[in-house]
Amino acid sequence: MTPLLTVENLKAGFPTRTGLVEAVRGVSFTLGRERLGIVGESGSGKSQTGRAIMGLTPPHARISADTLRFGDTDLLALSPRQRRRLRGKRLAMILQDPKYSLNPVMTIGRQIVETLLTHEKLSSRDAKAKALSMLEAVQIRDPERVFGLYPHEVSGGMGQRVMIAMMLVCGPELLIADEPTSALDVTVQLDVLDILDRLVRERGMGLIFVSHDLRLVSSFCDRVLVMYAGRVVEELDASRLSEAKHPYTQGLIDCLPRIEADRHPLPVLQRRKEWSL
Ligand SMILES: Nc1ncnc2c1ncn2[C@@H]1O[C@H](COP(=O)(O)OP(=O)(O)OP(=O)(O)O)[C@@H](O)[C@H]1O
Repeated sequence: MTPLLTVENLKAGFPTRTGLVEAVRGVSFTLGRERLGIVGESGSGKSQTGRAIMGLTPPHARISADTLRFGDTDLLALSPRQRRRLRGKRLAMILQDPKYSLNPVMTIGRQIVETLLTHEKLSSRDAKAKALSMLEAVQIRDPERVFGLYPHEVSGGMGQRVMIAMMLVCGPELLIADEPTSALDVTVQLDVLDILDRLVRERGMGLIFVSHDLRLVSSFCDRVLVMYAGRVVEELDASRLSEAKHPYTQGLIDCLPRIEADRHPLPVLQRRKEWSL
């Protein structure tokens, strides 16, 4: 079966006054309808890998790959416009701080309605009803009130749920979530992970979950890519971290107390409430 995403020898560089900064060097992996974690220290190239796949690098960035395919689509052969269209529908990315992704001068409800209307022909009343049900689906308890708020009026956790609601509108096949929970407190973090988990299980979405937190990634994801200095130094099944061979990965694991006994420190995967997206 064709993988959802095929990445071979992906490189991302940034020309600077002092020379080319090689942020991503020869990254290769495939992704099915599963959760793939990308872990590594700050500056290791995790975000730029995600951005290069999404086509969200700045115009001066030098992006190349032997293969960068989404299903059967060669992403590097698409025009910026085609890439944008794909992003609005079949590919999506959520970032650590939702405030950077939401329009600050438009209410949350209006933003969801506008996104809906670019995908579906709906009356404004039906669009509003659907937007409210999207907010409910991401466990926002008071959707009518949140509908009328501006992004700066909601908390980080609420903003992240709103971003996921907007993404549900598009129903992407692939989501790249870049540190989506690192600014959130633990209970809100669990809710967001729970929602992402359901998207993978119930909608068959592929998820790339970028984080510096190996403990979180190994609990939540099926497979883990470990990045160091722009390269993938190790690819592991999340349940087999103890088989890591690279000294950098081994060092990360040494920092995790009781990794084997504590395989699922987050109860998220057991908290499967019976609701559908
Ligand atoms: N526009 C840019 N110009 C020059 N260098 C850049 C640019 N954007 C990123 N880089 C460099 O690319 C490297 C990888 O950055 P990236 O953001 O992917 O790291 P990261 O692993 O996601 O780190 P963090 O966890 O801190 O977000 C870093 O050395 C960074 O300084």
